[in-house]
Order: sequence, then structure tokens, then C-alpha cells
Amino acid sequence: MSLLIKRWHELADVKEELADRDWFMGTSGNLSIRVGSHPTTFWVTSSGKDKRKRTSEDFLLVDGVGNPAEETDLKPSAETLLHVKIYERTQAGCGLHVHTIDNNLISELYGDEGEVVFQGQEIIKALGLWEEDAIIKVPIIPNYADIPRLAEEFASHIHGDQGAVLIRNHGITVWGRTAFEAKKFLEAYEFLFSYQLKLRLVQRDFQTN
Ligand SMILES: CSCCC(=O)C(=O)COP(=O)(O)O
Ligand SMILES: [Zn+2]
Repeated sequence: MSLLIKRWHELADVKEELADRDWFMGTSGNLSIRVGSHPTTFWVTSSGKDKRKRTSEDFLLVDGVGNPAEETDLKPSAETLLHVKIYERTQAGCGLHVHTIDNNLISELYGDEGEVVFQGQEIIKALGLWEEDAIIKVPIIPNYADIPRLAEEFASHIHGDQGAVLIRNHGITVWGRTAFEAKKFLEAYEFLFSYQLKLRLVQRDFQTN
């Protein structure tokens, strides 16, 4: 099997797993996987599709600036430019963007602070930080409607082959060296968000009773 096809299936499998979690509400979300580096090419989800369905039109191959690399009627994700920034600045192999209620709530609750900070959670080890007192900070950026502006702001928070940025009241974009790693990170972040929200609710109930 060619690398091109192998990566297509890898991304399709990740898409299926995230769909099983119901993380593609209302056609939201977009995914990408690197195919080449010299020059950069990657598979990216077609814009506006129901990402819970598995079809031959789910992904199209784009070049290093996000334009289709082959003749196609498919339109790359409206947010392809954010994936471009990841591959331009890092050796990352995969980028995942999902809208969940939890990541939207966290982005709104901590948006004015510009970041949300986690510490003292075992799941932080899934992000590659194994120290007992490891701290994880997720930047939160404004949801600019202008995608080049959003992509520039997003890019200012890319500092390595793995990372995550929350877009306020929009969603999260996570990247990693491989599709497996990016998915693992995404799941860990969503765990932390869900925990934090539930903790705040329980604490509030505890205080009022
Ligand atoms: C339908 S949600 C608005 C667009 C969006 O934020 C998104 O993630 C999906 O857009 P795409 O063009 O990638 O389908
Ligand atoms: Zn989005």
C-alpha cells in the first residue's frame, strides 16, 4: 500500500473514532494528516461534510499552502490554513480540530485569562509530562471570523511538534507527531475539560448546600 493510501486510511480511522464520540456536531470539525514534507502535502477533510459518514470524498490532498494538490471538485476545510501553520512550523504529522460542549465552555470560562491551566491530574502523563507537579497550559485565542487572522494568532502558539490551542466558543485544535499521538492528546484534553467543569459544578453545589 502506498504511503498516500496508508495515511488516508489512518485519518479515516481517527475520524471514525472521533465520530463515535459524537465530536462532529453539525458538520463541525476538521482533520489532517501529513503525507510529505519536501514539498509539504497533507490530507485534509472536505469542507462541510457530515464527518460521521465514511465516504471516498472525505479527504482531499492539499499542498503546503492549503490548495488542492490534485484535480478535484472537493473543497478543503474552511480552516485548512490552521493546519497549514502546523505543518509549516513543525514536523507534526497530524492535526485534529473538534467542537465539543466541554471545550467551548472551558474556552468561555477562561477566555478572558487567555489560557486554562491544569495541574495534579494523572491524565497529564498522556500529554508526555511525567513529573508529579507537571503543569499544562492551553492558550485560548479569540474566534476571529477572518481565517488568515485566526491562523496568524493560532500560529503564534505553535512551539513544537505537539500542542493545543483553544479557540473561544469555537473548539480546540490539537497536533502531534502521529495520528495516534494527536488523538491521545485530544482525548486527554477533553478529559481535563470535562473534569474541570464537573468539579466546578460539584464545588458550587457543595457551597450552596
Ligand atoms: C459547521 S461549524 C463552522 C465551521 C467550522 O468551524 C468547522 O470546524 C468545520 O468547517 P469545515 O469547513 O472544516 O467543514
Ligand atoms: Zn471549527
